[in-house]
Amino acid sequence: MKSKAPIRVAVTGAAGNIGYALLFRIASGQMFGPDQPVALNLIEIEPGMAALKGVAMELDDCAFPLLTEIVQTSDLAVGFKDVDWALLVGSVPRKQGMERADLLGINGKVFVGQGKAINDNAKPSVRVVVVGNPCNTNCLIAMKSAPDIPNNQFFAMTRLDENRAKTQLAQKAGVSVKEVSELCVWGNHSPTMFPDFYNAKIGRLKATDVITDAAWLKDTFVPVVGQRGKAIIEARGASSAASAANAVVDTVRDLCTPTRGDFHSVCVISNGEYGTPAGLITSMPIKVDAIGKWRVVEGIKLTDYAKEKIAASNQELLDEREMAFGQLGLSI
Ligand SMILES: NC(=O)c1ccc[n+]([C@@H]2O[C@H](COP(=O)([O-])OP(=O)(O)OC[C@H]3O[C@@H](n4cnc5c(N)ncnc54)[C@H](O)[C@@H]3O)[C@@H](O)[C@H]2O)c1
Ligand SMILES: O=C(O)C[C@H](O)C(=O)O
Repeated sequence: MKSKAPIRVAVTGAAGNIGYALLFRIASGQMFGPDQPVALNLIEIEPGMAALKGVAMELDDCAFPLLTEIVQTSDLAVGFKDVDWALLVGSVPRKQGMERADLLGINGKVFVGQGKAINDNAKPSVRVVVVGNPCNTNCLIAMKSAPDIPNNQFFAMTRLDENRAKTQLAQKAGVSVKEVSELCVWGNHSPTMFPDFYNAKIGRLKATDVITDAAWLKDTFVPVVGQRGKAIIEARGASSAASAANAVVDTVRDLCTPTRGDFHSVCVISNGEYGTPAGLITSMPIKVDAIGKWRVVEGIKLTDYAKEKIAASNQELLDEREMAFGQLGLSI
């Protein structure tokens, strides 16, 4: 049987912590499936190139049958040449005492250059997933800097937040995490995100019928999910890496696969769905149809409390956009 053409994937920050947890999973077939060859374009800044060489040597030493080529570069035009996917991980992570928004000024300009390089070099069908924080606004900056690539090909990551939220509910209810479904994390990947426990299910029941402690849901669950990244930084002394890489694999795999059953949280371009401000990259529930086209799930009933929380998170995104676009001289 003729083997498939490789999917070419660019990963920025490839020698970083998330990169190290991610690349081996892509090359082993966990992202695109066990019969899909992949080529990896590994992008680093100059000071990261020596470490990147070591990572590439380790990829070689795994003898992955699906890995057809490794490109190592700090040149964005080379790195994004003809890629099908651009996973934008590389950027400075926050340290103890910082909020993700503190990274706006540091990381924002990086995404202008990367957006332009994607626009000029990637396949027109390229799909871009932004992980580097603040990921929603960085994604918006990259999208604005890539005017030839359709807006609906840009995504930022809240799957880690969804996975975290599902585990918190499962542990509270004393059930397996696979019992928890339909849990959308809305808004910004920041402490203002809203994990919508009202619409979540545990088995066939509403989560709120299984976990009847409303105070725990509002006052413990919501902040624990929103502050989980900070808690990991405090515990590990470094930001989440393996769980973040796992969420990248989940995000891309589920964007490539027609959805059967549960929807998932992805930050996408808003067209005003559920009252979200059009033009922002904000997290919503996504399903993928049989021909691979994603859409926002319709018909979810939001409580007044949920609407208030989601509006606050989206207001934070509007503020981030104003600040970042002002600094970078971008127009809305
Ligand atoms: N969205 C999420 O859920 C989520 C989760 C975890 C981490 N993050 C974010 O992911 C980013 C990376 O985290 P990490 O732990 O891998 O950090 P890290 O510091 O370990 O690695 C970052 C790597 O990126 C490289 N880099 C920096 N600027 C670059 C550029 N302009 N082009 C290419 N490479 C560049 C660095 O040399 C480094 O190797 C951080 O911004 C972090 O906050 C997001
Ligand atoms: O919180 C961070 O700064 C890292 C990441 O966004 C996370 O959620 O773990």
